[in-house]
Amino acid sequence: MAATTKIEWGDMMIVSGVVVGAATFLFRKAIFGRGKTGEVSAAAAAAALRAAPASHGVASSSSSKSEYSEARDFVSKMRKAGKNVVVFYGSQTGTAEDFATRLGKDMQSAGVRPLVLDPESYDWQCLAGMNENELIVFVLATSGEGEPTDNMEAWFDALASDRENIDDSDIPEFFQPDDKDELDSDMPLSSVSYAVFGLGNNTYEQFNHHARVVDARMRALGATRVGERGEGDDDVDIEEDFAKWKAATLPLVREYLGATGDSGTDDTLQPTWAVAEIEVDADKVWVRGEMGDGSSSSSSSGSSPSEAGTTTIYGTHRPFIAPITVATDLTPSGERHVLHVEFDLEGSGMHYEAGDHLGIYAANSDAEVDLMLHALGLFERADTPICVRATDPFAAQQTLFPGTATTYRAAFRHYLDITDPVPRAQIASLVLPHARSAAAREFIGSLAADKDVHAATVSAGCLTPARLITAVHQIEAAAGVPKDEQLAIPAATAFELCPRMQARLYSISSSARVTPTRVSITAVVLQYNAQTTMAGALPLGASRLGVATNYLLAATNQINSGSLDPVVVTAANALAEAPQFDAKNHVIRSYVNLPSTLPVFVRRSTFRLPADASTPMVMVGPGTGLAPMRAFVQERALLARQSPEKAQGTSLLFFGARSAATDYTYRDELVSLFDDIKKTAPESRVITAFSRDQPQKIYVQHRLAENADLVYRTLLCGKDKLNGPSRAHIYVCGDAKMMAKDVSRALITLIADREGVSEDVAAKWISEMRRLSRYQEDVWS
Ligand SMILES: Cc1cc2nc3c(=O)[nH]c(=O)nc-3n(C[C@H](O)[C@H](O)[C@H](O)COP(=O)(O)O)c2cc1C
Repeated sequence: MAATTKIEWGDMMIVSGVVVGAATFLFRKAIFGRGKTGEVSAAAAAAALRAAPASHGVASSSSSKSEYSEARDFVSKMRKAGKNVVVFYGSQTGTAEDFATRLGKDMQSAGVRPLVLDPESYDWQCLAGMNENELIVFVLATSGEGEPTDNMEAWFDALASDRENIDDSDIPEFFQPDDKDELDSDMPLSSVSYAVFGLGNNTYEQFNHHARVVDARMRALGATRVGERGEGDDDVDIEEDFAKWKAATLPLVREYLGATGDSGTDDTLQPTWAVAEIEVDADKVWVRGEMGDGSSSSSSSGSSPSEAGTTTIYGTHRPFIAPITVATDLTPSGERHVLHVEFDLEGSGMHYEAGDHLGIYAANSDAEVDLMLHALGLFERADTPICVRATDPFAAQQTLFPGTATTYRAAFRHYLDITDPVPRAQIASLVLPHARSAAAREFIGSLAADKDVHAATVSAGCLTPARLITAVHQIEAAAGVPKDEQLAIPAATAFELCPRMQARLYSISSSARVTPTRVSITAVVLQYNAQTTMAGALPLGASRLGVATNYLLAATNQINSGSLDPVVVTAANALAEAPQFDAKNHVIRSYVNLPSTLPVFVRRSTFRLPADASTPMVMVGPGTGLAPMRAFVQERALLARQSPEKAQGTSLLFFGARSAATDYTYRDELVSLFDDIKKTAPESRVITAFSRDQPQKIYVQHRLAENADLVYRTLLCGKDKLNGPSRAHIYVCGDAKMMAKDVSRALITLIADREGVSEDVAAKWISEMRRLSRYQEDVWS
């Protein structure tokens, strides 16, 4: 799977190069959901049960009845809850989940009764039980290289069986509903209606592939689509794509379901969360970002026996608290910081392979947290224990935080991402209704009404929820609005404005063969500069900092200097003296207390070294795209040292950065590793492209072209001509938008030239290499 990133947008995407893709933290299930739902929903569930029509029965025609589990029957659940729409989201890094939740609220306002669910907790076999007066909606992000998200994998595999060659004659075995005639063997979903919105990014080869395939297969299985398939593109404006699709689709859904009554917006102020300040024993209040008891994990990466004899399984839902053993700034004099951070996995039982990703849970900076607390008027009550519950007893997510209780401070520090600019739709539905002064209504109203104003002010200005609220307060103060009449956002609304904190994924840059219990990542520290004329007036200045990478930078400074930066910027003084940046380091030094450990987990990937070391490799990894290549090279060098008599395939590494003097990460180590590799594969080498070391820009794709003979020879694998796909492997890691495409084009030109064929023929050769997983990308945009 490709790497990627996401987003914090910030960090994510960036990441480190690595980022990756994705994975994510599907908190719900293992952590938050357990045991909580019953408490809140029991009464309502019982009432709904009494009122509900006969539940969806099961007499499987082809699937065994014994496979059926009532708890995983979404049709039955939907009916018991008195709903007529079920919205499933396929989400890797939280965006689709967020969109699905918002869609649920909008549908409620439109007079239909939706239930938003995670497909991972429900059985696709129940699909055929949906009736004509019901609707299923898919909100599906594409992940990896055109892959489904982890939580849709079972559904996708069942519906689309062979991903590469979907065969319409391949009919999955659905449960036979009790209340229907025998399912049509060719069109088992003929009574099912659905709508679909896909989330993707056009810089990936397989744009919105997940949603497209699910759409095509639903239709092939007899289902009827309501409205058009929506396709969001987060390289352009996915929020606007979503808004347009909703505007076109919701009226059709209303009509289809025969919704009567108002399609007004009475529900806009209906909060999703209920927040209660409570009295509770201190040991029940989770303030350090605790993540659950680890009794289950759907994607485990290791386990270790505890003293009590039970086994702790570590994974996305229960990360291992790993000591940071090494943290180094690899480019101390560069314009950007590239960090090398090592974690000790000893005792965790976790294993990893070169090419895997490491998920990390970081925390927001105290400056951002303080600003949020001030903006909400909660600064004085920051450490009050609170309990948070869903107001809808049937909501898939019944609580936002694990454990019995947390505090406002811990919620904003550990469990919510408070650094994303506020989407326009959220400003309209969650912020505007709380405006009490004309000045606030005018300013917020213009952001909600005009997408260009929103883009220029909120997106370009990096207006996070706290910055937006603070900016409104500043405008109100300037207009003479007294403090007690200014915008006041309730905590429950703020919790809805902020997506849940996601794990950031980084390509692992070490080899488990070399350091089995130590794992390293290589990450560039992220900063987004606001592009707005309002910049000077913005609280905390005009930049937004990547959550995880700035946390890692602060940890690196702490480990190496023994203390955090002495300048602690709090929201209070930031407001008085903004902006407060350390200009040299581009960082708000605002972490009050950093532990020397971080919660981590390993996420498996398909970006893998060939099993046979005689297979030649062409690796292209500029910037932090070097991370997985470093792991590969470490592994090949180890093999060369262990078996010097065994000839290896040539290893070519193309690395690029701005300047050799400041940005050539791991230079000495790479030279030494290639000295070892060359003893068994003499043509192996690192070829560098430093874009700013000469008047004209030179990138890795230029070096590929310059070294066409060597690259071609490596791909030939000793043959005279490339007849058919090569045995060699090509790896590309880094930027998806420009670099990965430029590299692909350079290779097509090179192949066409050397083989004497057209570029179309060469492009087909590249496609075939991709199909055979011999051309692999770990890219993000
Ligand atoms: C690692 C990674 C791989 C991705 N691969 C694709 C892809 O192959 N095709 C595509 O259209 N979008 C791709 N995307 C873009 C995502 O679909 C898009 O960012 C989406 O909004 C993510 O939704 P989520 O946060 O719910 O996972 C990828 C994103 C990441 C981070």
